[in-house]
Amino acid sequence: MDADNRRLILLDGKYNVSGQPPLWDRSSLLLRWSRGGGQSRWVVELIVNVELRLEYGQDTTRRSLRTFSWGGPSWEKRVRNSAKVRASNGFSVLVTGAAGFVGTHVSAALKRRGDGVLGFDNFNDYYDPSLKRARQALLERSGVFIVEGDINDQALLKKLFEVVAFTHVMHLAAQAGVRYAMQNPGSYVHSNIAGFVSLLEICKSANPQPAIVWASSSSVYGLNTKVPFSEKDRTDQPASLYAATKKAGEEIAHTYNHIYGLSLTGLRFFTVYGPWGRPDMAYFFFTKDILKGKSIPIFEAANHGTVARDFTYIDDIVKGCLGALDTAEKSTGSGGKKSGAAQLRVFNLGNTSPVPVSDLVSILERLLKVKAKRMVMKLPRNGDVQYTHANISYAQRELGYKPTTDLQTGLKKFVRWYLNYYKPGGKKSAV
Ligand SMILES: O=C(O)[C@H]1O[C@H](OP(=O)(O)OP(=O)(O)OC[C@H]2O[C@@H](n3ccc(=O)[nH]c3=O)[C@H](O)[C@@H]2O)[C@H](O)[C@@H](O)[C@@H]1O
Repeated sequence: MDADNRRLILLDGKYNVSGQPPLWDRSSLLLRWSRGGGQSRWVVELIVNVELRLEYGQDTTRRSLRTFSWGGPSWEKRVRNSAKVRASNGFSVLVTGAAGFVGTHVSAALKRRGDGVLGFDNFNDYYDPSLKRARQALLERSGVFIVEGDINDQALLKKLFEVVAFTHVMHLAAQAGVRYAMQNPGSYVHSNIAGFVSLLEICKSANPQPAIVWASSSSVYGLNTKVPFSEKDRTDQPASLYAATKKAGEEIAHTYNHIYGLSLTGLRFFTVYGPWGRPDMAYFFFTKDILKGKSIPIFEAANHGTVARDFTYIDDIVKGCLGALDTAEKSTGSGGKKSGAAQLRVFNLGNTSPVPVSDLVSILERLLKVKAKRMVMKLPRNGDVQYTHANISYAQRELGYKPTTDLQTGLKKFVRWYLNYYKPGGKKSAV
């Protein structure tokens, strides 16, 4: 192209992408003597260097841009103290997602029995971070320190393994929720795939390598219609991106077990509920909205088909998690190299008795002594499946897992906690 015909492109000086530096950062302005068409003149040339960034591992919300401060002698001391084992033959466990619902309960239970526990959490704002801070305060009182950081931060994870020789990792940090995946798909890839790989990379290089127990999900059964769901059933038809990222995690676990000899146990949780639960889950926001007199959407399948869940109480899940840690064999690798076959397991942790969502609402009505404004709606096509039901015989055999809490009993405990926590001056009850 003749120099004279070049177009000068001007960009709006304010234009940039999600907090990244301006696109023309590396662009250049050239002043050049040009000849052509019988004329000679000075030409001003702006060469715009545009990069198109498609970062699939990147959570595009504000929270991924947060930075955390860590390090220093007093920080290391807190890390070491928290992870210190007090019981003979106790473990030293790194719990990721420790300010989350399951993470808080598991951390508290491990600490109670004398294991060393170091928490890890990024305190993101997927739901009210003040609830996470209240859980953190609770753990703090029992001697569990939560390091603030993202599992994608390899420098921080590496540092933690330099300070403490963790025997186990209980990996519960994740982007949860089935329906939110339609709104923010990137956050699922960021936490459940990129974050998991980041953690496994550090674990495989650690010396000694820890054994890892991590949270998968009942949602991996997706469109499977064979009930109850057994670990042998197909899991290649996820109905949501959330489910797909959890299934991807199971395949990634296989790879790290196969190549590096990491001992890995995945736990497929079935709709876990209870005190200190997650406000994005139906039982939680139904309670809130019933009390406010707001109508609640109750999903039903085609032809008035029942939508039901195998709701599982948190204390039962905690026992399953501890059972998985206690039966986890050592990883076999060292320095990033495998030296023999290592354990690889996946278990259902459910309750084995599915309850229709409308029955869940009836129980809440009785406990709250308030009539719900029910708004029956067709199950939206955004990732929800109609029915879940766990076959737990494998977990029963291998982990001694035996759930004992029915939905009525568990919701009673939840409601008691909820009313206490949200009353003026509440927020301090124990786990
Ligand atoms: O078992 C699991 O693997 C999953 O359990 C829950 O997912 P879900 O069972 O969808 O839990 P809720 O969002 O609390 O929904 C419970 C039931 O209420 C129904 N629902 C939900 C929301 C609503 O507005 N109305 C309604 O009827 C859902 O269809 C579902 O049947 C968790 O949110 C996931 O993180 C977890 O991985």
